Amino acid sequence: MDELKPRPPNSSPLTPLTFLERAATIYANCPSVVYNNNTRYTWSQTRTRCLKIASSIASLLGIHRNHVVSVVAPNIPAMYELHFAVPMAGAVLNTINLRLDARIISVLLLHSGSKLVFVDCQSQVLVLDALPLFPPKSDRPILVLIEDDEFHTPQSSDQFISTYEELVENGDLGFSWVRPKSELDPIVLNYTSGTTSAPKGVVHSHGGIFIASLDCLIEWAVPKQPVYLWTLPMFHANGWTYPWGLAAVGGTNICLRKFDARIIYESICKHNVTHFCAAPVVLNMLSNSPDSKPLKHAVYILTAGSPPPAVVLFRTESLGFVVHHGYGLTETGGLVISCAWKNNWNKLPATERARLKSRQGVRTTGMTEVDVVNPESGVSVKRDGSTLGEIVLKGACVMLGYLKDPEGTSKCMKDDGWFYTGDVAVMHPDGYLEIKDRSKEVIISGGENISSVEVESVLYTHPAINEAAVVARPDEFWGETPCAFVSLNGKEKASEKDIIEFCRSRLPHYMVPKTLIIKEELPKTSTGKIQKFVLRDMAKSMGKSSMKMSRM
Ligand SMILES: Nc1ncnc2c1ncn2[C@@H]1O[C@H](COP(=O)(O)OP(=O)(O)OP(=O)(O)O)[C@@H](O)[C@H]1O
Repeated sequence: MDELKPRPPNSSPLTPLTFLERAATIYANCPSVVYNNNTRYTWSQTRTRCLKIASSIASLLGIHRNHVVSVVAPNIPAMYELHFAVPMAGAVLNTINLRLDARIISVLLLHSGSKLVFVDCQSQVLVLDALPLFPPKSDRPILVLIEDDEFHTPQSSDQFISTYEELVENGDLGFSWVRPKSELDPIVLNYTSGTTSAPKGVVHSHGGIFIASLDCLIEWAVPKQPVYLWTLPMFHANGWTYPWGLAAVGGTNICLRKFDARIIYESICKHNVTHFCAAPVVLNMLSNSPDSKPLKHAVYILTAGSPPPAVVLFRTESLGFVVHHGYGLTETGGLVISCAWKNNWNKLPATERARLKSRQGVRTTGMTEVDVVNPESGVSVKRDGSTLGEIVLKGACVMLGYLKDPEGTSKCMKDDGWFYTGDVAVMHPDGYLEIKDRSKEVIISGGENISSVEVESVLYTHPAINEAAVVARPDEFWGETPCAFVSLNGKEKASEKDIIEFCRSRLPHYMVPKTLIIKEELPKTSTGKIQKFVLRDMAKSMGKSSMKMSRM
């Protein structure tokens, strides 16, 4: 056996870019990308366009292997194509959240060393405001403008060296795209949401994204040629790898510049949408919306990004959506834990099904190992559904590391072989894990750990509550006590006292929020997650707690 070594034919680096070539052969005349009323491409056209843009990036704009190329754009066709075109030019794709402000965008562009930025017409001002914030004499990236027929936004500057469509036009179809030399060559650089600290620059490899893309398809049982609605921003963790995955199955990408509940329901009918991904905040919006209507055909939703309260899952499924629940981090590319559904659970009552589904679950097929461990000893926690530990992961889709941050990388990618997620969970006797908090968010009251997720899930069952978040508030006697921030849905009236009473009848005494604040809206990150650090600061600034309720 010893003479059987890797040889070139069995060692060609895996890359998700090969999905596009295959899609162009099988699904040549089938729709690939649909946008508004005028844009409709087939897989053959998508391949041609990507190849031509890649050739322009490499040959006309002078971008070389491993240069970072950024994109500031919503879910439009160009954003989809650049997921292939940029790495086909040998470069590293860096999608930037367009809801950030000019200051943070300048920080990210500088940190990434970006050489080229594709800018959507509606983000021109944002990027043009960001560049002057670079320190003097630092290199600035070149800019390409992505125009949009439906938005006549005049080019506001001569700083753009080309438009996107000019690059397509001038590209060479004979271009031989740049294949990775190794599976570990970088393909994307994604910044984290900044929910707990400053955004970190996560780098993934071609091989990691190849595995993550296929893993995400298998886990959600995505069939061939689904009709996929782009609600989840591609700028956030590359839309959980589905830009590449949809090429693997020859799906139709329905692109949307922006959306709300009405647009989602209309798009479902108009395009016969079968699948979309959405954070729990979108499920809450869909199920609370006056536009909600029973579906005419099954629509599959994959939810992840924050804990979906059981009641939100229940309401969403009552409308006819079939929800699958997964868990992942920017650091894992796609979803790596998933609430794998068992057929015999279908016999259970709907509320019980929702409760089971709100658990994050088990490792996906593509992951090597997943565990919940005591972060000090590294020993697995008991499978008792109550001992808290940290989720740790091993697998090929874990990132290469944080860009220019060896210390941060070593802190979470440890010598014991595990990637430490910073998420606190319990392991149930059936081997399914459930997140209780993030390590920075656990509330410790009188020596007892309180899971903010558990308190929030009770708050979500209150008929007047739209959104809820629970954080620690300093307390002289208990150390910390739970402080709840809620927004109301306007359907029913409720006072702070009513809500506290409601919790009291459903939670152990020590878990009941001692402070409850009703706010118009809860602060969110640009990826739609509730900014608990902002709420924690607010709770802190209220001073030490004594039983108090207020309205803000
Ligand atoms: N299904 C889920 N249930 C509960 N939490 C989830 C789920 N999926 C993802 N998360 C949370 O989202 C986190 C990953 O989010 P992301 O990578 O977007 O950045 P972030 O962690 O929010 O930002 P930052 O790392 O900058 O603070 C996970 O660590 C976890 O806390």
